[in-house]
Amino acid sequence: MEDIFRFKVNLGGMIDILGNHLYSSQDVFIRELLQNSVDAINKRKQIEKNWTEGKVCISLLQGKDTNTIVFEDNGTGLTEAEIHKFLAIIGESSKKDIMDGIVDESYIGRFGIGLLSCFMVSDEIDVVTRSIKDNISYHWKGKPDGTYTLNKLEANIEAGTTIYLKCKKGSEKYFTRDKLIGLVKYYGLLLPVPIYLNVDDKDIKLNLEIPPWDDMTLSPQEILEFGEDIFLEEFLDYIPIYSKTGGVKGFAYIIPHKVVSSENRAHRIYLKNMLLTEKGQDLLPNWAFFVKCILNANELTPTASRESFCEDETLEKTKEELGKCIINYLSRLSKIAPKKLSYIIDIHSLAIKSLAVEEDNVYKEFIDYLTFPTSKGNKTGYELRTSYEKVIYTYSVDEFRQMSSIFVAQDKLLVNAGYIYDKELLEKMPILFKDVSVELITGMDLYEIMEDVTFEEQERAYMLLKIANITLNEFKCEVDIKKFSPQELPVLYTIDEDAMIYRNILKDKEEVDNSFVSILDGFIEEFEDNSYAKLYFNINNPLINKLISLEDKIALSNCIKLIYVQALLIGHFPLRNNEMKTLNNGIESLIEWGLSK
Ligand SMILES: Nc1ncnc2c1ncn2[C@@H]1O[C@H](COP(=O)(O)OP(=O)(O)OP(=O)(O)O)[C@@H](O)[C@H]1O
Repeated sequence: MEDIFRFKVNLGGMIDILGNHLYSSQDVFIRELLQNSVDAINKRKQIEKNWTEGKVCISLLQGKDTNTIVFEDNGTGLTEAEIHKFLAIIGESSKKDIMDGIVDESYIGRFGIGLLSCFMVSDEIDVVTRSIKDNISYHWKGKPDGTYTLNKLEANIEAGTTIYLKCKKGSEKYFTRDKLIGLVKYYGLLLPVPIYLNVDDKDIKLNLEIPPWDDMTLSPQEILEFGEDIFLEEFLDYIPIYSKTGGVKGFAYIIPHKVVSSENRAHRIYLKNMLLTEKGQDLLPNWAFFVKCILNANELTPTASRESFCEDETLEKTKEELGKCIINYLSRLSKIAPKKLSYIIDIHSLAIKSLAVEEDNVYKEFIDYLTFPTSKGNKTGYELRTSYEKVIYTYSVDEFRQMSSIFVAQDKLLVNAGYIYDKELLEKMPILFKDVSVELITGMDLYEIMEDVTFEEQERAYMLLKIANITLNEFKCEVDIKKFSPQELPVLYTIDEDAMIYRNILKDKEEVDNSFVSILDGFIEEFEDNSYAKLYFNINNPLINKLISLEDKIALSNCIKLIYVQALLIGHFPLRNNEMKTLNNGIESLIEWGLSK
């Protein structure tokens, strides 16, 4: 017959796994103690139907050599048999049936390992307990080497459990009053049982007991302030959140500044009113990056570390329902407070655009409020879909810059869909709205619309070109003269990739602090020689013909500078300092000229 042996557990190894690999911080021993006390009190409530006296009292005993945390509850307590079974067998829990793995959902604990976390901060766990089922009190002492002692106590104590943790060397920081207050509030703020800390013989209550979403006495302002206290920042508004799946309730607070969509979310998530994580990312859809949530889930399954949820179908469905709460709130705002909605959308347009690309209903709700850059300034989706027969767009910012002057001259609208999500949003427009058509303009070669001038015309424009080349050299811009349509367009500004990089470096150099200037100088040298933009004069244009005939060279140079800056503005190029100065000087001289008339 084969010999049968039993597995043995090395408790030291288990504690190392818990402390260094499973839990992200030793802080969690407080969470585990709170959770056990609340579970024991809940269990007592289930047994003694009219009993409502449940409470947790914590105190810190300051000894000569070391401090001790005392954690007391008046829950069910443990009988001798339960002590041997639940305290001494790792993985055994009174909250689940180990044979069939069925977990009693009314409790927070389930794995039967939480108490071990106390060994991270203490070399022994002392438990004094008396069960509501009998009158005998016990003192259990567990050690990290896997041994324990159990003694019957003579004294007759109240039903419940008191745990004593003596500070282990290196864990002193947990055994101070402030740290204790901080941790109990952090994990237990919403627990439905009063939690007191005894300070100088007075009990101070550390938690709220009723979560704010269940507290009907709170005003909207108080709800907003609750979020602001938790996250230490101001918010624009809050959205009540509820999902049947997962049993989730809470608030989503609207962040009052732009956030990067890839930024990690930091939602504060509670499970059965016990803090699970303040870095929660898995309970809300990715697009909800413009809100910070504080939520409690009663029916989701935690991982063993109790720091996130198990990825399962319920979690997915919950996520969907929570996303819908946010959408519903925004669409209600569009009806009752459209100005407020525009303001929120303006700040978070990127988030909303990414959402609208994905979801048709979001698109329909919000497209009218989203804005798009165009050759005629920013236009809302509503203006685009209702005021133009055909919405013409480019999908690169550079092409838009090159082409917008042609559209401006013809008084036509060109949408710059070169920024993230705009192209997809425009392309979706005719799919979701009848009577709207959109047209993409790509690779339009500007040189194709230009014709060479005759030799005589070249001769006639000689002085204009000469003065323009000298004048615009400081802006790294060369000039030429061509014929092109529309004739209303006096000049066309074109810039190739190298010249654009060069221009951006010069612009950046004006904006960064000194330490980076030398780095940028290195790049400038690389591009300096060949990075000229080009300004084409249109000989068909009446203004250019007047300039050709202008004999006053100073006036001519000033006009050229202004035309150059205007071409940049029409192309939506950010102006460099010297260009801005040129614009200002030009406007001033025009005003002076006008006044002197
Ligand atoms: N304060 C307490 N009052 C009564 N019973 C307790 C108390 N603390 C612990 N126990 C008993 O000890 C068992 C083991 O506790 P432990 O914290 O290790 O695991 P758990 O709470 O069952 O699950 P989890 O690992 O998810 O926390 C509990 O199931 C419970 O039966």
